[in-house]
Amino acid sequence: MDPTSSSKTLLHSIKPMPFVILNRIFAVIYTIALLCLFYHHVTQLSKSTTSSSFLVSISMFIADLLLGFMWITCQAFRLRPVTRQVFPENLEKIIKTSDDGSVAEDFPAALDIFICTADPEKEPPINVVNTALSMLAYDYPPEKLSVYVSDDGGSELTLFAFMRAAKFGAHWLAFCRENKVMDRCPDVFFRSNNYHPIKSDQSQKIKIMYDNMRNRIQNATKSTKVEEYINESEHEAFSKWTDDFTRENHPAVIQVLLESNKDKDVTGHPMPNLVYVSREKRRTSPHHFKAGALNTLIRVSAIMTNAPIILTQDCDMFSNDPRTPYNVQCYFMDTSIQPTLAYIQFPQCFHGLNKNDIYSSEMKRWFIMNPRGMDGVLGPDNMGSGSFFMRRAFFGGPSSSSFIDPRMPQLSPLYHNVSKSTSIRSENILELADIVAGCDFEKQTKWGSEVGFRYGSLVEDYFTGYRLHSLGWKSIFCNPQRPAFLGDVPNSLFDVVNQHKRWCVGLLEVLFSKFSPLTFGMQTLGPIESLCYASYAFSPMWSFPITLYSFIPQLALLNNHWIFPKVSSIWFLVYVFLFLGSYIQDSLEFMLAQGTFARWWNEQRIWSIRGFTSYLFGSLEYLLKILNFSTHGFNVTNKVVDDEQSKRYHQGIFDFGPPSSFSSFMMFLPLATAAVVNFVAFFGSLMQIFKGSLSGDINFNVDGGFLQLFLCGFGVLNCLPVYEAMVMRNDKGRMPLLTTICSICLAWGLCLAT
Ligand SMILES: O=c1ccn([C@@H]2O[C@H](COP(=O)(O)OP(=O)(O)O[C@H]3O[C@H](CO)[C@@H](O)[C@H](O)[C@H]3O)[C@@H](O)[C@H]2O)c(=O)[nH]1
Ligand SMILES: [Mn+2]
Repeated sequence: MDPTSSSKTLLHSIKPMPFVILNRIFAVIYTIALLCLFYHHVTQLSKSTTSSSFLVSISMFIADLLLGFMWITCQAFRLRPVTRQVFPENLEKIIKTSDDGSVAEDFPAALDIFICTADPEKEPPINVVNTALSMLAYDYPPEKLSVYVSDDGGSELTLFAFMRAAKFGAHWLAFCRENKVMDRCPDVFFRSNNYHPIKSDQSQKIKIMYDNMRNRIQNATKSTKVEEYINESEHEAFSKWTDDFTRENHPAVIQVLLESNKDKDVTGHPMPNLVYVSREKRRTSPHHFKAGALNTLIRVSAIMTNAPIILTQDCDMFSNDPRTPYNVQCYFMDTSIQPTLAYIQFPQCFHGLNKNDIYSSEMKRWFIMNPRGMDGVLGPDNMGSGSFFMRRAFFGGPSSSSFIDPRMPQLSPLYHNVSKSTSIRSENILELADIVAGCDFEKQTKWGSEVGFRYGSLVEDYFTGYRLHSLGWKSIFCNPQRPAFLGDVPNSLFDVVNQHKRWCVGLLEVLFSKFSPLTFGMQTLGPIESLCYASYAFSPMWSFPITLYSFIPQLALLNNHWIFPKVSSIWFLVYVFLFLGSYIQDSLEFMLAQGTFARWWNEQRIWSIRGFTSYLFGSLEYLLKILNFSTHGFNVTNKVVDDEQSKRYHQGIFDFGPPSSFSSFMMFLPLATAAVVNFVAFFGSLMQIFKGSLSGDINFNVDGGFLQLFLCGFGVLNCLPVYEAMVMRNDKGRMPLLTTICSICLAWGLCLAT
């Protein structure tokens, strides 16, 4: 089935993005300007007379070298960006025209969906349930659909919530099918305007049922005592929760909540499988966070259903389009790409962003623009959520000679004969599932190193995608108009920077491993794709140039020391071109990708804030870890919405997080100090100019100091929300008072010391 053979049966198309030629020309000119800049730096260095001016020159040279290096890695995304489209309406035709009856029977392929949750406090069970319901209700043959929930929190509450969800699901699935509901996440549906037009008795009833379920789950969550909420027959399911059961130490719990062959919805239609899995945990065995959880699900699902396609999903990422699994068949059914296709990646999209996206949570560059760039090469990196994997890709390279046999035949992706007549509730299946969910199962095996999700990095998604590409697998980026999935965004800057800090640690783990993108990547992926991966892996390095550029020119300015070329010098133009060139190109690209100017502005602001927070502390944390001073874990992002916090978020007011915690004090100290230094340097110099022009005795040389003054002004503009949070606010989200005081002292010290 060649998708290009005839337009009638075209399943998907690929198109290069416009402006690629312009980008390339611009890249050449920019490179020349960079070389000029480096030449200028070298001459400046040789001219420096004092040790302090040498120190300043060399620091700025290093900053620019790093910026130049990062700029080069980023160009890789601009060389071959593509967009794609699918034509699911042609799938039927292809199935009908195929002579081989087996295609029709195998179509669409069975799908196992993995939803991970890890902490009932940070990830409220009712939200996880909503995510699962939105996928149980997919427009997909229910006998081919299975949802596996991994609960790393080992929480009775989560199991309880899913038992309720299974009951409610019998109504919800039928309701969605009959009313062709688009928003199949119940919570979204009942909030949306689409709910109101279906003002039938039926819709009122289902709303009441949903509210009942939600209230029961939320009450149970509040009381943390599940026993009071369950009936006799349900006690059995909770029997593993004995007194010594803790989150870090407990046996595997596997509960089949819905079984496709047996359980029917209220209209008698079969329902998908729904399985709750909490893998065994012991303090003596490393559990490898989410990657470990996913590998357990790969095995448990192999025993039960062994679908050839796997969808991995974070617990807050609900489905926004019931046709998604059907639509991706356009790629899976294309035999010209399928043999090397490891995964299809959907972008992470979010709901509830505030108007100008103050924390740049949309992450347009990471989640939409960059993946398009990689899609034209070997394919996008993996983003953890919204990825449809071929199960086979977890077992060695695409060629049959590089297939890694998991030894236990039931775990093999080639073993599709999971008997349809054996119940997944049968004793021998559950026993086997218990074994493969055990914490010792992976010992002395290739799980985590060559099989399944790869261990060794806190960004297991990025690392696994990267390793798959290096084995010869490809991936595809699928970005439909209507987002396929929508997730939550953190509502405070503290949560945002902490999330990035975790990513930063994970990226450094890859960068300094034997799989570093610049060495291993270059050999296995070729230059463009490996530069893309390198661009992420090196991103913590932004911290250096951002810090140097936020302190040195400012402190020098306060000392009337000019470090950039004069306005009247030809080198001035080089600086202006390099600065404006990259900022303007960046903003244009952002706006062409359906962004607004205000959102772009916030993006560049958050980028520089990350330089003082996530990147800085992430690098420190990584350093402490390799020196064996600390062990860090996967700090799950908080998904609970605090009303006050959410109100501030929607008003566009920065929230600096828990006011009295040591970690928020430390986290924002460098940022606050930089803000004060820029403020003092900018307004101090303006005062000098003002006084000078009054007295006629001009000692501030605008010709020499213009670029520094401009940089301070830019810094001040970017720091406006920081000043506001330091001195003008009284709410809980303000800058911690201690941080404000200490940052002023530190800034003062810095000014005195230079
Ligand atoms: O030990 C753990 C830790 C986390 N999770 C789950 O992993 C998912 C992602 O965690 P979250 O705290 O939401 O992290 P984010 O930073 O928002 O996640 C991004 O970054 C992660 C890598 O750091 C990827 O795994 C995610 O897919 C990607 O969305 C959630 O469903 C968690 O429940 C586990 O199952 N086990
Ligand atoms: Mn998340």
